[in-house]
Order: sequence, then structure tokens, then C-alpha cells
Amino acid sequence: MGGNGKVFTLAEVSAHNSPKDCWLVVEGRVYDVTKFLEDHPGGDEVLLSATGKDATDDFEDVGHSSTARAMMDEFYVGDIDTATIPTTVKYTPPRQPHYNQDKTPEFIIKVLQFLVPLIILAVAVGVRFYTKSPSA
Ligand code: HEM
Repeated sequence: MGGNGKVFTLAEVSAHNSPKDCWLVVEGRVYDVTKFLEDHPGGDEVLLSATGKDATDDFEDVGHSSTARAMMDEFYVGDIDTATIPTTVKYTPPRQPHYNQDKTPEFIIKVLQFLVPLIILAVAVGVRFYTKSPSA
């Protein structure tokens, strides 16, 4: 147990991102899981990679049991100043233009893959037709 009503910024929490000092943010609360790293059934690497951000989604995605949730109290050190957490809305836009930019050339390449053989065939037939007719 702990906490004592302390409120941390994400920058403060992010400083604790090593195997010797590891803090996590889950559902608005800050947890010091340093002593739990070795015992975490999901391994220490997932916990370390969940530092420096709001790890709520990662935590929820695993579908942790009520036993796991009950254990969290032991590691609770305070709350996060939610204003310092970037919202997911801010994360989404940069990904979408990148995704679309990739799609456009892909589409053009597919059209060209279909058209180029047809053009070559048409030219070959044209040349054949042109070179054959004077000799006939
Ligand atoms: C204080 C925070 C955490 C505690 C106390 C905790 C505790 C546990 C416990 C007890 C389990 C065993 C399965 C269960 O009872 O649900 C588990 C599994 C697991 N946890 Fe956590 N966990 C925490 C945070 C996280 C975070 C932030 C992540 C993801 C980045 C994570 C990823 C996993 C994974 C991948 C498993 C393995 C699931 C499986 O093999 O089926 N955990 N955790």
C-alpha cells in the first residue's frame, strides 16, 4: 500500500523505466513494480516496455484476473496527473496519412502490372502487322 495522495506527471513517471526502477501507469494510478518484475507471470520485458506511457490498454488487453488486480494495491505509489498524458486521439492521426500514402503507389503499381504487358502485346502486334504488310 502507499500513495499518500501523491500526484505525478507522466514525465516524472517516465524517468522510472529501468529494471532497477520501474513505474507503470494503469487506470490513472501509478505503480512501482520494480520488486515485481521478476515475479510477473507475463515477464519483465512487457512491464518495461509499458513504462513512459499510459499502460491501461496494454493491461486490459491481457485480460488480467481479479487476483492480478488485487495484487496491484501493493505497488500503488500515487496518481497520475491525467493532463500530462497524451490522449489516444493525438496518436491516431499521424498513423493514417502514412497508411494512405503507402496505399496510393501500391494501387498504381497494380494497375501498371496489368497494363504494361497489354501495351507490349499491342506494340508487338502493331510492329508485326506493319512489317508484314509491305512484303505481302
Ligand atoms: C501492477 C501491474 C500488473 C500486475 C500486478 C500484473 C499481474 C499479472 C498476473 C498475476 C498475471 C497472471 C495471469 C492473471 O492472473 O491474470 C499476469 C499475466 C500477464 N501480464 Fe501482467 N500484471 C501487471 C501489469 C501488466 C502490464 C502493464 C502488461 C502489459 C504490458 C502485462 C502483461 C501480462 C502478460 C502478457 C501476461 C501473461 C498472460 C498469459 O500468459 O496468459 N501485465 N500479470
